[in-house]
Amino acid sequence: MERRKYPMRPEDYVLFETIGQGASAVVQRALCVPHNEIIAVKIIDFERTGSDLDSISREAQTMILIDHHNVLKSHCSFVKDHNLWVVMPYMAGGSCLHIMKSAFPNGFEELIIATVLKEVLKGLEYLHHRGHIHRDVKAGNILVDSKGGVKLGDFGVSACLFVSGDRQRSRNTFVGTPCWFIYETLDSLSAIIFRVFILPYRIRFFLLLGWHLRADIWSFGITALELAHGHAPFSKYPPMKVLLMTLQNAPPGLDYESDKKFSREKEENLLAEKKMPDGKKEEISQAERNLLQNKSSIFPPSDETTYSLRDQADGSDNEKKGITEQQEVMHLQRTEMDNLHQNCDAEFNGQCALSVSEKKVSTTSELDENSAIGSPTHSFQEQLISTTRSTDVPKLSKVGSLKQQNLQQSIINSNGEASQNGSPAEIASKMFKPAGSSGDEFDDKSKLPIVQQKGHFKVTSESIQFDKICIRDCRDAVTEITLPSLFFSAHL
Ligand SMILES: Nc1ncnc2c1ncn2[C@@H]1O[C@H](COP(=O)(O)OP(=O)(O)OP(=O)(O)O)[C@@H](O)[C@H]1O
Repeated sequence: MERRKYPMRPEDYVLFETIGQGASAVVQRALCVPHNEIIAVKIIDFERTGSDLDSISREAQTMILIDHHNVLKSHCSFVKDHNLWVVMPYMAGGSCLHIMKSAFPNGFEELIIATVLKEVLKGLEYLHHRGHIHRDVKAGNILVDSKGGVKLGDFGVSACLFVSGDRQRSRNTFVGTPCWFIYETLDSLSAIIFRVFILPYRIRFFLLLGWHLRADIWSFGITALELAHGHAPFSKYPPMKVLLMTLQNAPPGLDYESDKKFSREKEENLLAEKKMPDGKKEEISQAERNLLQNKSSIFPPSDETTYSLRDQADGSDNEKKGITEQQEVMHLQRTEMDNLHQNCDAEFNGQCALSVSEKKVSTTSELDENSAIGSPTHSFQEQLISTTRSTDVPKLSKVGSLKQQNLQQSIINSNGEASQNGSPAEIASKMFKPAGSSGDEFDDKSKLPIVQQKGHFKVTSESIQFDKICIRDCRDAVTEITLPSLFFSAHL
């Protein structure tokens, strides 16, 4: 189907009320006169953000190419005075943050959370597969249309502002809840440490790449908690304290008394797995292996890998060799990582890591174009998503998908007349059942500083061991990549 062309002249749009205001832009509802269609226009003042117009325009073009029902695309963009106008579909339901604020102050019910997150994951998967990183996943950027469709908004131009640092500056560095973008912050700090200690370039390359990708997964976990509680973890504390708490404390999770209302899928599934007949288990692990084998086929498998795959194909008993199924999967992933390292070596040999800019390594699309490591990088992203899948997220999603049709149907029915002018509150009250009362215990749970390692961080208030984090992070990327989804899945 041919794409509808949207006019690129300001006079073809009639601006109505402001529907949102972010750090870098104002969003207004508007009428596209030639199409007689209500749309939203994001007006970015690039003088205020101090951003480079070229890079913003380039990113705006990327937004136009987006073609996924869970990622908000832009119809077109153009410059007016010192503003960039980005024309987007109008999301009449507003953001999940708005909906929560107006109708669900204590967060959504599990089913709604699962439904929303499943859609967000699909959007993220789409972006990651194309080498993009969203960088700002949060309830405020999960938008709902008049039919209950969920889209991940604020991608593209906004991500570009993040990359250039302008957005964080315009946010006064820590306006909002840094918990979402803790990785971004650590990223900047680690970049400084790299420069000081001059780590081997491939470690740095790999860390930066993985780090950026993981930022989305971390934010995804934080967003899950935000949807569950009505606010993000530590949201009542000042930004710097949040930063320290995030480093020192165990990863936030669903561990309040009121969180008992959420099902403990992890345990249930583990139990179910224990009871699962052997044949079924084998079927599942075979599927996992096939997936990994496909990915690994990008590289010639190492001898060891071939050996264990052959064993598996022959139906021999891995346990006899002391290799559990999980170890084997990890082993395959590690082999792939090693190959990635080698490819990085070949590609970047002789280039000092210091010259590899953060931006360059963060956008894998650029790498895809310029180097032979495009495929491995891509594969790494697939792993990231599949690792997320292999934890509880899909199980959670499954719950969502069971009733999603009904939910969406009821949303559509109840919104049959939903005018595009409906307020988020009106639309929300039609869309979602009240969450019921749940004691809103704020995030003042003060967990003890981690002395023993939990999650990524081994940090005390006196000494932040970034070098250890960095190296460990790089070497154990496969095992640790699941952290945010793990803490998320461990509780949902
Ligand atoms: N296409 C859209 N349709 C309807 N509402 C929208 C649309 N795009 C954005 N909004 C609303 O405008 C608000 C502001 O969006 P914007 O992307 O500028 O800022 P933000 O992401 O909330 O803030 P920041 O830029 O600080 O991250 C969103 O939270 C959302 O409620």
